[in-house]
Amino acid sequence: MAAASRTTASGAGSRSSSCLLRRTPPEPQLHRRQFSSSSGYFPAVAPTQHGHHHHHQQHRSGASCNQHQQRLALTLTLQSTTRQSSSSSSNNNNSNNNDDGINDILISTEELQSNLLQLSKSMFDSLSQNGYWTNTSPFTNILPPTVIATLRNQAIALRNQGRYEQSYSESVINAITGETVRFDKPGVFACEPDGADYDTAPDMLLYMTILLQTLPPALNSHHQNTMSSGSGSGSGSTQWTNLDNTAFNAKLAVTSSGGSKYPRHVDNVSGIHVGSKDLRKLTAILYLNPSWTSGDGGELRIYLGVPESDRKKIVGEKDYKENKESETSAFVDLSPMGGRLVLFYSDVVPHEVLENAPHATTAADEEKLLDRYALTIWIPASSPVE
Ligand SMILES: O=C(O)CCC(=O)C(=O)O
Ligand SMILES: [Fe+2]
Repeated sequence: MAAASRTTASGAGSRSSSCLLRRTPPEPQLHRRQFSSSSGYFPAVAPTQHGHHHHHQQHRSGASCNQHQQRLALTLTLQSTTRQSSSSSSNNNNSNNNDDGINDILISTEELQSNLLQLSKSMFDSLSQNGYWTNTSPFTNILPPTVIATLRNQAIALRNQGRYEQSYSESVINAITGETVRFDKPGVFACEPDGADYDTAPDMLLYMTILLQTLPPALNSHHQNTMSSGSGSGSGSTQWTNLDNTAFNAKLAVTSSGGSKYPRHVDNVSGIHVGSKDLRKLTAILYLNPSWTSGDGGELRIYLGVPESDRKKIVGEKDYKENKESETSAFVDLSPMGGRLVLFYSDVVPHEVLENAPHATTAADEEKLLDRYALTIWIPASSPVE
């Protein structure tokens, strides 16, 4: 990347100074090129479509999560930096994408923060009660449609830079030797946005930063209040687990039209146990599909109240689909409409993505519109408690 020829949104020429999100410096495996070439993109734990291989599924996402988890180094001057950058960016000599104003920050930090805070009590209640939460149509209470459209454009800009890679799962086919086999997820491509993408996707990085800065403490404090007001924990179906906001995982994924999907899975199969390599607790998915309409498919199907014994079958020993009790389990289908945010417990909630735009023609324009963009942030538990 020609970092030197770019002017960053903060006006500094250097790439690192533009990073709102920084990775811990001394970990060489966190360098993007190495990451991109060596790792699959989670959820690598998704059962593969090849049923006979799905047992002994390697908890690859756990391992790769642990290794590639990003550390959040929020600049204390986040707000003033972004304010500055949006007012000064018109003076920038950007060699990159500036025709469509892609480097102008559109997100209002204050608005997003206050929206999240206002919704956080309902998020906490719904998560505690049902294991998931989502906003509802018209999906404008988190980010306005203009911002969603911009985020999609930034996702496309990253794609045009070649940042995405084929998404795949890996299964252990020989438990003794640990031999693995790789299964591509046809039509699914993903990347892990990080601070170095700020030049291309400033609003995306800002959204990630604000969400991580705001949500975990807000949700934790609702739990604290519940405890001290005497209503206690465990009143809902799932006990609350405090969230950490110093580390996270992120994935920006595009699911192509023509029937691409994610098989049913649980994101964090290992659970939040002591010694677990994967501490991901909360999955937060923001959809970037402003023109989605019913009939386009690609819904996120969330299974509700699936007992642990059945969840185990999803990722291993038995084909989940053959399990009668599980089949009768209730589910909700959530459209991937632009501006929709879905939260659910990463270690508890089975889900899948239904076929995206299965009947799309191959016309390039149509495919582009029907590409399904989703930005996922995984927030870890602050400590293993279960
Ligand atoms: O894009 C979605 O709606 C869900 C994707 C998903 O399940 C995952 O990335 O683990
Ligand atoms: Fe998932």
